Amino acid sequence: MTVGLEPEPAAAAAIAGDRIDVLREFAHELGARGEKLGLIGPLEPPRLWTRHLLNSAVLAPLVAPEAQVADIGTGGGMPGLVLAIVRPDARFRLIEPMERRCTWLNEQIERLGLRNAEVLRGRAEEYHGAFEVDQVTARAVTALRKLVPLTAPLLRDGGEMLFLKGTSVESEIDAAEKVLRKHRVRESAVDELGVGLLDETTRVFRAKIDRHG
Ligand SMILES: C[S@@+](CC[C@H](N)C(=O)[O-])C[C@H]1O[C@@H](n2cnc3c(N)ncnc32)[C@H](O)[C@@H]1O
Repeated sequence: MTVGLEPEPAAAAAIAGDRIDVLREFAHELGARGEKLGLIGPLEPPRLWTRHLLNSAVLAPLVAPEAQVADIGTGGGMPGLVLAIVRPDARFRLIEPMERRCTWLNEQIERLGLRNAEVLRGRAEEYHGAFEVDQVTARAVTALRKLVPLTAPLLRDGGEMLFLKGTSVESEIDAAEKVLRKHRVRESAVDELGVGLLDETTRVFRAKIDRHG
């Protein structure tokens, strides 16, 4: 076991199902190399499972069957790479501008044998008009009022935003009121994920695009 890495919580196997071995392998790599590569801070290895891996993996049930997903600002792999591990039926485009992070993500895709993930180097806005996906995900990239204009053009009509957010989500929604209207974001809701499974639950902003509504 990597020194200083959080022991695997009991809920990990329940959340990752039959993909737990692959998630463990990724946990080991990120725990061993993530800090040195600047992917996670020095305080993160002792809380890698709860704060990062499971915090991302609990989003998996909200990914639609065989969905095309774009994860914005994947960084070290959260949540897009973790979701690609636990949801092999869905296809993930991991959009990340920083070259070193893209190299890391490509290495992990290769090592873990993931055939459902590809890295697109660049900023989300560079891909506007290039394709449309069913769902977009993001964690810790920017506030909702900036995230919506970055991601809405990547979604098909009826497509869904799934953003992991902290306790500030309600005030972010208030501050984003205008852009939510402008980008025809409908049915927005905040769900709490991991209840009964994780000590630290996580919040997700969910909403759909309705261009003709
Ligand atoms: C704080 S890190 C979060 C990384 C990861 N999502 C996580 O939760 O650990 C923010 C990431 O977003 C990326 N980023 C910033 N602006 C972006 C944009 N316009 N499009 C795509 N990625 C962006 C950065 O390069 C960085 O890797």
